[in-house]
Amino acid sequence: MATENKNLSNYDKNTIPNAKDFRFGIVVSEWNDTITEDLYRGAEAALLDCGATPENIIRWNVPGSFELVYGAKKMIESQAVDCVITIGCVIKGETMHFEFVCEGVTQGVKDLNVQTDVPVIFCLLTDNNMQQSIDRSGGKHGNKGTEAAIAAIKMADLRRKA
Ligand SMILES: Nc1c(NC[C@H](O)[C@H](O)[C@H](O)CO)[nH]c(=O)[nH]c1=O
Ligand SMILES: CC(=O)[C@@H](O)COP(=O)(O)O
Repeated sequence: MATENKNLSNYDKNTIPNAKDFRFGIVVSEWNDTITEDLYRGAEAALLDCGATPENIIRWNVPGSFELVYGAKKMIESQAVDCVITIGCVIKGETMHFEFVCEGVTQGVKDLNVQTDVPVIFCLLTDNNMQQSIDRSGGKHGNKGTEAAIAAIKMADLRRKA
């Protein structure tokens, strides 16, 4: 199902574990910060709405999306978190750099999920233009940060039960 057929902000609290006992790390890229701030706000609001406490949400910034992997790794190593959300927005430019950044973050986040015991949520917009990013960070398609927060709660709960 494409994003255009699924609002990213929709969730049913009755199907989501209470997040009050979980500690979340959120690593936020500063590139395209008007977008990543909206993604962060969506994630933070959803975590709090589902019971998380402000002191259990630890935010770190990194320069760009490529640095999200390192930031998440260090967050896992030092902050005793139950889940990490990586937030970035990569927008296609003139060159192949877009493809390499997106692939690097994708593989890096996947590797952290395989190599560490802490789930890492992939909240990376990989868009062709700014309008697509606006549409997915609180616009007509909802907020991918909200979606990521719900995934984070569910994965923290799975980890605790596993
Ligand atoms: N063009 C975008 C970037 N580029 C920067 C890289 O992520 C990285 O910070 C740099 O290559 C230094 O290692 N980052 C984004 O997050 N979004 C972009 O559109
Ligand atoms: C994803 C990027 O790094 C990209 O925005 C950089 O733009 P360009 O490919 O025009 O250098």
